[in-house]
Amino acid sequence: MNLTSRGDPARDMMVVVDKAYKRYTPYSVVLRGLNMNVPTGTIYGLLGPSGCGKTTLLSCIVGRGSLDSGNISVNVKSKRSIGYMPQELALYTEFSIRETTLYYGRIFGLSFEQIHSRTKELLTFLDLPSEDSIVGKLSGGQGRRLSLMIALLHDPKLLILDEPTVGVDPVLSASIWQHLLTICATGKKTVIITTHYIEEARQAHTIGLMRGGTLLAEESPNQLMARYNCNNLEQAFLELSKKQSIASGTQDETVDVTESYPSPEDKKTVVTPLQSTKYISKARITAQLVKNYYWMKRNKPIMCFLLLLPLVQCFLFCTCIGRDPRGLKLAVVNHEFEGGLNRCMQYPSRGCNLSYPLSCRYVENIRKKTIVITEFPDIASAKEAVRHNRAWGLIYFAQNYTEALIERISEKDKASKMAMELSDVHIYQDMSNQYIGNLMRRDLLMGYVDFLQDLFRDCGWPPQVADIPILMEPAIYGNNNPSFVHFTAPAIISLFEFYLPMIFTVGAILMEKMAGLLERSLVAGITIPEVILSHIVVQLVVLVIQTAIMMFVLFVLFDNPLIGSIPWSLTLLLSIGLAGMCYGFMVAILCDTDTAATFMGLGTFFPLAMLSGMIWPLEGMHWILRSVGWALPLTLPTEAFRGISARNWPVTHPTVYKGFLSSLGWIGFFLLMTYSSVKLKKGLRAKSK
Ligand SMILES: Nc1ncnc2c1ncn2[C@@H]1O[C@H](COP(=O)(O)OP(=O)(O)OP(=O)(O)O)[C@@H](O)[C@H]1O
Repeated sequence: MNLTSRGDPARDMMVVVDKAYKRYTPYSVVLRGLNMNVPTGTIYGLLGPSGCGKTTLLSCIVGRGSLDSGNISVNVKSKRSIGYMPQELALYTEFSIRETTLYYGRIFGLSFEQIHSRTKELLTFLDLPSEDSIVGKLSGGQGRRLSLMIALLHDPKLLILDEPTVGVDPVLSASIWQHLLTICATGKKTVIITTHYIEEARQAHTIGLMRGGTLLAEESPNQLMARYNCNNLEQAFLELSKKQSIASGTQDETVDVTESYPSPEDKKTVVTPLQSTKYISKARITAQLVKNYYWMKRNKPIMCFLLLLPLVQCFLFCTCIGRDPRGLKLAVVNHEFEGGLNRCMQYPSRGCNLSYPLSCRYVENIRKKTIVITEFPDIASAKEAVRHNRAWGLIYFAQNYTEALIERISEKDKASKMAMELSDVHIYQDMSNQYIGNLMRRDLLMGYVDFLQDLFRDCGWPPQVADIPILMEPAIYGNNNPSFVHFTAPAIISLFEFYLPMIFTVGAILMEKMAGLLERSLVAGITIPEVILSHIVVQLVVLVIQTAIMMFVLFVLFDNPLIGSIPWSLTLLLSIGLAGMCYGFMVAILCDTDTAATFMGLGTFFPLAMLSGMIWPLEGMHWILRSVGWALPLTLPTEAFRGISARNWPVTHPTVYKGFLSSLGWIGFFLLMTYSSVKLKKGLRAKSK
């Protein structure tokens, strides 16, 4: 494609920007009908005050940002012909120089030999230390030079440099300019450079002075200075700015120009060149995978944390939650005989001697059941102990308890009213803790049934008469003494499976986004599907290890029930992990700071955990919440996992396949949201620089 300038049709143009409009919000218009012509084979110095939109314009030229209206033409065929040095360092600080050049070199499509020879050449030219040096340990100036080296690595036709000389000493700065002049001298290379050091831009062939979203002037430095009769560019820029302010009748360049902004029907066809290539390249995917491998290799503490976290969490869960509480204190007030419970030792605990106090036998029976007995002389002092948290309840036996109980058993409906009353055991509980209260009640009731059955058996009476006439047959699924851990284990593994990859994904992508690494890779030619795919591959490896650790702790070490298909269990868990990962992509794209991402992650964690029936069954929720809860990412998959693990349901069972469908649906939804957010945000440049 041969471009010609609007003003000078005879000249070949590398970049032509025609009436470019762009704003981030209706009140922050950055480009206001900007025109720009960059002749091929020249250096174009783009100057302007901070925040005037230079970086925005460059990102549109390299195809990362899109215009609202206008046209940009770039005379190159692919992104490989562009070398881009962003304003921020945008380099992996954990990598060595060799690893950095290898990564970008492979993205640019260079062979290993080309990368090696070019690296050697540029290291010498830019006066950088050895290839083994770690980027994070370089000085600020060395870092900037390495960033420039990456932009020069593939010898591009068009070099776009956003403030390359910041933090570089004057000698090196001069040699960089000299190098740029040399490469442009052949007439084949073009450089667009922004700088705050206006005077150094004197060496450029053309200067574009940007202010208020337009170019105030676009000509050679000498013409510019001659026109305003100045001997330096700074003065010329000041003169121009004054002129523009007078012309627009205001000094305020943030003036609201929403009225003059093109309305949707006025907008011209927007041509944004060099949009990301749609296909997936094996070489670029490999470069990304190798890059991720290097990252993991260099961040061993983070990797250890990611592998130890599920281990510790599952271990803590199994050891801290769901076990029956032990050593619960119960106050006993026994008015059956003088001298207290110590006297119980005198009586045998078995046999059918009905002259021995039966309260002793019952108390002995419940003593075995995780309950610690403390004796009190009267109800008032026992209640006081409960009030002062020294006991979870009190149990009271009246005087003549044994005689009354025997009369109640032997006389049945003929037993006196007094016998009926005295044979009642009175229990007062602290029910402020529902779980402990219910457990103690269960043990007191079951202990009573056991005690009575033993007595009946010893006396040769049918023990069934003493039992509640309900027979608990073997449970169809699970056992008749269900554990809270068995109920929550599938939910816990699903929750970890969803959130661990989410945390890792948000961390990795957001770090790359905030440091400008993602943007740089995208400009270099990496596509969003490649970023997602390579991340998924790496993350799946981590996830498989994390899942194996969690399965081992939950189902082997702590023997939670897993009677169904292990391959289907793993597939379901990985699909939940994939949904978590895709949620991570969405959060990382939507949030510009790690604080925002933390709030978003934490903000969804508790509602998800509560509304998904993990802490409490869905059946116990308000009907409005229940009608929403089923649709959340963890509800149906958790039920499906419970179906497979505890009930051995096949994948054709509706509960199980609905879990798979839910995960797949959420994966699709999160990916769609990620894609739409990328489109809506018009790029992946983090707002806060
Ligand atoms: N992603 C974004 N979302 C919203 N506003 C943005 C975004 N990126 C930049 N801006 C705003 O657009 C304006 C132009 O920013 P830009 O970075 O293009 O300026 P600049 O001329 O490169 O500044 P500097 O010389 O300081 O780098 C600024 O007001 C900035 O706050």
